[in-house]
Amino acid sequence: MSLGSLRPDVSDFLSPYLPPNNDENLSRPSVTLTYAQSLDSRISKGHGIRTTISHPETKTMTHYLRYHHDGILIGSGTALADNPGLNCKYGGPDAREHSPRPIILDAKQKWKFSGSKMQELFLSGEGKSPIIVVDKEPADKETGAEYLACSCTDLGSFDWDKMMHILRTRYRIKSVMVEGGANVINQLILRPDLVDNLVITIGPTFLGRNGVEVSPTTGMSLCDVNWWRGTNDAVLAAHLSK
Ligand SMILES: NC(=O)C1=CN([C@@H]2O[C@H](COP(=O)(O)OP(=O)(O)OC[C@H]3O[C@@H](n4cnc5c(N)ncnc54)[C@H](OP(=O)(O)O)[C@@H]3O)[C@@H](O)[C@H]2O)C=CC1
Ligand SMILES: Nc1nc(O)c(N)c(N[C@@H]2O[C@H](COP(=O)(O)O)[C@@H](O)[C@H]2O)n1
Repeated sequence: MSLGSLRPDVSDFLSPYLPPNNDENLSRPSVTLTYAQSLDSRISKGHGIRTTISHPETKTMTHYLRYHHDGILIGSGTALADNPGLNCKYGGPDAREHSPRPIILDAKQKWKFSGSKMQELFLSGEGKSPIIVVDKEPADKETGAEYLACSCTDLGSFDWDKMMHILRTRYRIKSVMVEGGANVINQLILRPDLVDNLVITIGPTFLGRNGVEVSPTTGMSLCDVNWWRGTNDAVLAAHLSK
């Protein structure tokens, strides 16, 4: 996919919701939760189906966000369904340098770096190598990938704070954007202590009951809400209420 140019008002709109430039917080990175959803709160047509929701101009906005983050986190469900690149295509000659480091939550090691789009981009110098978050360090490690062992047999009790702390201290990742999927979003949307910024694209489509739904187990209200209107999509930027 080649990107369109960034709409001129987007950088002003997003600036209050970007990670700080000189964040020396050592306990964890700044975290942005960002994804695209349909009007019926679905992020894909069904499990395992890569689905385009964003208009090209809001996809460019996503790459602008990637440009401003050190890491990009997804769950294994997304890695397996989408075979995503997760690199940055915004910024012309600076894009490569600004590609975030992929972080894949893959407790049971279902996803393979080998043969993936991420590996292709890494080998061509257009993307970074991934950090794979696993339950236990594997005996057979894939070349080019790094492993972060973080006990995650029970996702309900996963220690997000510990993982974020390791990303900040061991890998020097100061900012992480979380793109999904639903399992990961539904966990983090209930963590105002961990999520600093929320940027949600809403596309003018219904994906139906078979779609992968974002709906956390309890309610959560937002504050500092702002909206941007594009050609087709609306984008909500906000903070989770503490
Ligand atoms: N429209 C959009 O913006 C986006 C859409 N998507 C879509 O979302 C769908 C995938 O969503 P979904 O199926 O919910 O999958 P997820 O990407 O949320 O991945 C879920 C898996 O990630 C692992 N995982 C999640 N949380 C943790 C944790 N705390 N600790 C360790 N491992 C964890 C688990 O793997 P394990 O089972 O191995 O333990 C879990 O089964 C795809 O269809 C994709 O296209 C995804 C991103 C953005
Ligand atoms: N912003 C946005 N809009 C959509 O419509 C989407 N489906 C997604 N999906 C996310 O982007 C990843 C794909 O990234 P690459 O283009 O391959 O780099 C996908 O895995 C989701 O995380 N995002």
